[in-house]
Order: sequence, then structure tokens, then C-alpha cells
Amino acid sequence: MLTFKESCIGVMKLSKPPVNSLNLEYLTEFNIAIEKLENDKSCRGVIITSALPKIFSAGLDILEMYQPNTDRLRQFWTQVQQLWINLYGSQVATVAAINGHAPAGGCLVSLSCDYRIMAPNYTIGLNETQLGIVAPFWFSDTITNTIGFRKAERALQLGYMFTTDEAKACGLIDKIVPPDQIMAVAHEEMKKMFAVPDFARQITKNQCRKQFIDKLHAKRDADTDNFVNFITKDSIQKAMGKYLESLKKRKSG
Ligand SMILES: CCCCCCCCCCC/C=C/C(=O)SCCNC(=O)CCNC(=O)[C@H](O)C(C)(C)COP(=O)(O)OP(=O)(O)OC[C@H]1O[C@@H](n2cnc3c(N)ncnc32)[C@H](O)[C@@H]1OP(=O)(O)O
Repeated sequence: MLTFKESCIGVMKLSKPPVNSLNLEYLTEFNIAIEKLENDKSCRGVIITSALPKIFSAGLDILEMYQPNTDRLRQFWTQVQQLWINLYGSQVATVAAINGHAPAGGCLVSLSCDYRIMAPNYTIGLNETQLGIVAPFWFSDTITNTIGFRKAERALQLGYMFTTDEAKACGLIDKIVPPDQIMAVAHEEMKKMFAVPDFARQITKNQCRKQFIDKLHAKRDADTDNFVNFITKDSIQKAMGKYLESLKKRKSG
């Protein structure tokens, strides 16, 4: 993770080649970095983007979920939950500068921010069902809160990956920006949020989001148990094995 501060704005650049997949170590690093910025009194905003060309993040590292060690799988999921709690509940203003594809966990990271700008000709969405897995309730709450129930239900069922244009049309992202302007526009959007007194913006954000974060807190252990039980099922392991194969075939084909 490349993290630096530009005045009162923290910039986090995901930099885990080849595709910024989120494994246990990288999620832990991500959480430490965001918690550090959150606790820095001089930091009012965070921009999340990718240091890699064409990929914002490929989402959760599928290899963490395929033929897993159960203890590690639990730790992995705890970090995924924590990342969402940290980002969705963040008191600083957050902008996702989506400069590449953003499937599943990559999409969730961006949906957890306050504002999303995206470069053209990429795809974004919660594609979990395409892998034969299911987005948990808090992924589904997050997309529903962004694009509304009907569109979210349809997109989740299909595991639909939106083009940048489609994402803009349904409100999954807020603005389409050429890649060379994405950081400049992220700073402009940040300034708009800074024009509102921090405490008023923060209380408003809490009013909108707290109930959803509280829901995960209340069910956190059960959510981890569900995840581990679900992922370790033979049928789910088979489906994930097939998906990994298809990724490799696509590459060679
Ligand atoms: C009852 C209800 C209970 C509910 C319980 C919960 C259930 C589980 C919930 C789990 C939620 C999961 C969230 C996720 O994020 S899953 C991950 C989904 N991600 C994807 O599907 C992305 C797949 N990847 C791609 O589409 C492309 O790779 C991408 C567009 C991102 C990039 O394409 P490109 O052509 O540039 O690169 P390659 O495809 O050649 O990939 C390069 C190598 O990287 C490997 N790869 C890609 N993505 C991942 C990944 N997510 N994890 C691990 N590895 C990944 C790919 O296989 C290539 O590897 P090799 O070089 O070794 O071949």
C-alpha cells in the first residue's frame, strides 16, 4: 500500500500486483493504514485509488477461500469485516478514484466511500454469484443503499458487472473522469465535502450508515461462522475451483 499525505488529504494507492487482490496480509495492512489516517487529527479526507494500470482491485483473494485453512479463513474474514466497518463508518471524507476494473470486494471498497469517480471502459459490480458464492448481507446493504432495492437485487442475483457508463446511469458511481484527470477531480470533490463543517457532515453520515454498521457488529461472530461454513462446503469449493480454472483459461485463450 502506498500511503502519503497531501496537506489534509491522505492518498492510499493499492499496489499489490498483478491485480490488487485482497489477501489476509494485504487486508491487515489496508486496515492499519486507514486506522492511522482516521486517528490523524490533521487528516480530513482520504482518496483510495490503484497504483496499477487497468485494475482498481480484483476483490478478495480467491486463493484465501479455495482449499483454505479454517483458522486463517476466520482471520481473513475478520479483516474483511473490519475493512468495511473502517471505510463505511469512516469519519473522514472518502473518495474512491476507480482507475480500473473493480469486481466484488473491489466494488465494495469503492461503495464504502462517500463519493466514486471512475475512468471509462472498465467494469464494476458485485459479481459473487458468478463464482457460485453469495454476497453477505452487509455487501448487499451497501449496494442497496447506493442504487436502491430493485436494481441492487437484480445486480446481485445476476452477479452483474456494470460498464462505467451503466454504473453512472444507475448511480453506482457518481462521475466518469478521464484517467489522467482522476486524481485532480478526486481533490475537487474532496474540497466540496470540506466546504461543509466536518462535524455536520460526520453526524449526517453516521445517521445514514450507523444502523447498518451496528447490524454487522451485532452479528459479527455469526457472520464469520456462516462464511466459514459456507466457503468450506464441498459444492462451494468445487464452484470456486471451476472459477479459478476459467480465469486461467481466459488468460491462455
Ligand atoms: C448463506 C449466505 C452465507 C454467505 C456467506 C459469505 C459467502 C462468501 C462471500 C465472499 C465475498 C467475495 C468477494 C470477492 O471479492 S471474491 C473475488 C471476486 N473477484 C473476481 O471475480 C475477479 C476475478 N478476476 C478478474 O476478473 C480479472 O483477473 C481482472 C479483470 C481483475 C484482471 O484481468 P487481467 O486480464 O488483467 O488479469 P488476469 O485475469 O490474467 O489475472 C492475473 C492473475 O491474477 C489472478 N487473479 C485475478 N483475480 C484474482 C482474485 N480475486 N484472487 C486471486 N487471484 C486472482 C489470475 O488468476 C491470474 O493468476 P495467474 O497469473 O496465476 O494465472
